Amino acid sequence: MPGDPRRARRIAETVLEDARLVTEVRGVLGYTGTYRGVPMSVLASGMGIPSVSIYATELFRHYGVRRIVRVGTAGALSTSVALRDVVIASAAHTDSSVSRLLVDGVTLSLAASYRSLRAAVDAAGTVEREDRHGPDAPRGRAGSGGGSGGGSGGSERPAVHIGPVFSSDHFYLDRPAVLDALERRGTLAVEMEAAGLYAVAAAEGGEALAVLTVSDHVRTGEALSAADRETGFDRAVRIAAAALLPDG
Ligand SMILES: O=P(O)(O)O[C@H]1O[C@H](CO)[C@@H](O)[C@H]1O
Ligand SMILES: O=c1cc[nH]c(=O)[nH]1
Repeated sequence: MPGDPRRARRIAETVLEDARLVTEVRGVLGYTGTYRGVPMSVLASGMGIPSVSIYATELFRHYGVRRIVRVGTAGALSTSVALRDVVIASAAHTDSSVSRLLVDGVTLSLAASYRSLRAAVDAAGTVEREDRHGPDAPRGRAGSGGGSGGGSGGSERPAVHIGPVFSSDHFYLDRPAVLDALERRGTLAVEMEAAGLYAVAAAEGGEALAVLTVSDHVRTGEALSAADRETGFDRAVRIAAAALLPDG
């Protein structure tokens, strides 16, 4: 699930096999096909928690979907995270009411599904090896970048970080103190959907994960060009598609 319908089309055209368009209601493109022989679909989520929550609920509840991976963009919060890096969101803090309203009197922890998270970390290691040595390279240490807040270590290759993100209900609201406090607590990046997706997956008994490409840096103001966004994004899609495959 990317946010942007054009990215859904790009994923259908470049990653899925035998993809066919199954919906374009409201301009939100959805395609169904296969990936390495496994049924897989791509549907845009639109922007924000309300939008992704509607689509994810219907996919889990009415379309037999078992696993959803959001492949989105995010703004880096931590100075250890650079443009083009990938952030695998192990958990999502939010200022949305979803964490407070779903269970009376409780602030829910909104976390990725462990199976999907583990599969994505393994897939990130494979993608890193393939990029470095080609598809037939021998297996080495799983994962790359690794660990909450793991940096790129001076490598030119984009790093993969695993840790919490902030799913904000606000794109333009300027709240530096909130971002500072979140960064001090290990939050890697800010985006707008992961917490909603994790809340829906928990309620519907599905699996969910977000694999995010860093498109801009909240601290430095740097941003990828539109062309760079598309190329950088492909790495996250490869990790996400591999994470969706059944175990073994
Ligand atoms: O690139 P996508 O997946 O849309 O993700 C990010 O971009 C949008 C804001 O520009 C929000 O949806 C945010 O989460
Ligand atoms: O939601 C988002 C996405 C990218 N960059 C941001 O700062 N926020």
